[in-house]
Amino acid sequence: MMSGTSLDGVDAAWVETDGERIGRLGPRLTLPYDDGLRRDLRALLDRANAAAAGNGLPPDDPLLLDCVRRLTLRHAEAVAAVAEDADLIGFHGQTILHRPAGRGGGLTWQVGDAALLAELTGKPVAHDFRSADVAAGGQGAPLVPVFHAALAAELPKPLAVLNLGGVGNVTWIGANGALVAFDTGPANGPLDDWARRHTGAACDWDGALAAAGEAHPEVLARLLAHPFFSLPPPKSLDRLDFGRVLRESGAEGLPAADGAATLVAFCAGSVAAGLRHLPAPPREWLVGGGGRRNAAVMRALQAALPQPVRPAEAVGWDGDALEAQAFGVLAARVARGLPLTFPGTTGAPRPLPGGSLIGRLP
Ligand SMILES: Nc1ncnc2c1ncn2[C@@H]1O[C@H](COP(=O)(O)OP(=O)(O)OP(=O)(O)O)[C@@H](O)[C@H]1O
Ligand SMILES: CC(=O)N[C@H]1[C@@H]2OC[C@@H](O2)[C@@H](O)[C@@H]1O[C@H](C)C(=O)O
Repeated sequence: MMSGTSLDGVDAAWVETDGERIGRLGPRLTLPYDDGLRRDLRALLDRANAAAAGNGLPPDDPLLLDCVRRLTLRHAEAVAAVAEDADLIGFHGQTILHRPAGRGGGLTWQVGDAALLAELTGKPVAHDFRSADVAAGGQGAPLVPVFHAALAAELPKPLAVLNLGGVGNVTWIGANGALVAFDTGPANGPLDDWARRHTGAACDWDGALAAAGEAHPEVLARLLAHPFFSLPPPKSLDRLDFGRVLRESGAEGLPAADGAATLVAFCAGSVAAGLRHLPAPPREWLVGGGGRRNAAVMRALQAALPQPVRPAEAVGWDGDALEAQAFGVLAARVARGLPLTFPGTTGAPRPLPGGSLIGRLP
């Protein structure tokens, strides 16, 4: 199960795996958070970021404790809905702060009460997938590449698998199985915030608002001039990392449709900026995550990239399930002590196991 940066809910999926190979893919669902939990998680994210700047977010903070409990209960509902017969649960939790080495620290913080989830479900729970990597000097993200590689075992290479969530990330898989991965930039996050502010909707549904406007070239150029894009991988982002440049870019003053079009072009442009960091051009880009449902984003991506861009469904995958499925496979890898991260994915010094396990496998 994964609770992503867009704070929309918990994604859960059932997967048959030994952590290396993927067998049957079972049911999946997204259990949305209610507006109250979404608002409180957002406030927690803001407070964790302020705390990182020195204002303190104590571990017994009442909002923190309350959010952790509500989030964990929602995850238990997701287990009851899709994983009643599962042997093992992978529980990512919600990232509220991400400051890996080179980006202001050596800290990544996912909230969720794994012990409570184990108690509620009666199942072993793998959790805390990122800390060991960050402690070893890695980025702690992205973690999905090892799963992408297993899923794409039979597909022609080199291949790029792109996730467009609140933040974007890409996995490049070479012909010999080599992996290069990194966060590409903000994806739907800024667009969601813009849509919420200008239309009251949770996102720009199907890209309708963006399609009615035009990208502002100077604002776009200022956004894409952010030094993150020229940084070589490994690299990863916190959802709020681009807050300042977004405020200072002049985007704020744009009309609603032009602002949305500019943020769509920014999402596509940040992926295209990642192309130069790949060892070789991929044969194609397979896109998962909610951003593939935004027609304006998919058009802009295809315009920005020289290779074909197709939704994950083009090769029979479920683009909404990939992250949750990944944490099922990663959970099995935690249980078996297999590496989760690699020099090419997070900058780990060597293939590195990670995660913690509560309980025992049957
Ligand atoms: N029909 C749609 N039209 C436009 N955008 C959509 C649509 N459906 C989903 N989205 C976008 O996808 C986002 C959710 O994507 P997803 O669930 O992949 O993100 P996440 O997993 O929370 O984030 P991350 O991968 O960064 O952790 C929504 O916030 C919205 O921006
Ligand atoms: C710190 C954190 O939670 N990062 C997320 C976020 O959401 C997308 C992108 O940024 C990705 O790198 C990562 O999640 C996916 C599941 C990953 O680790 O592969």
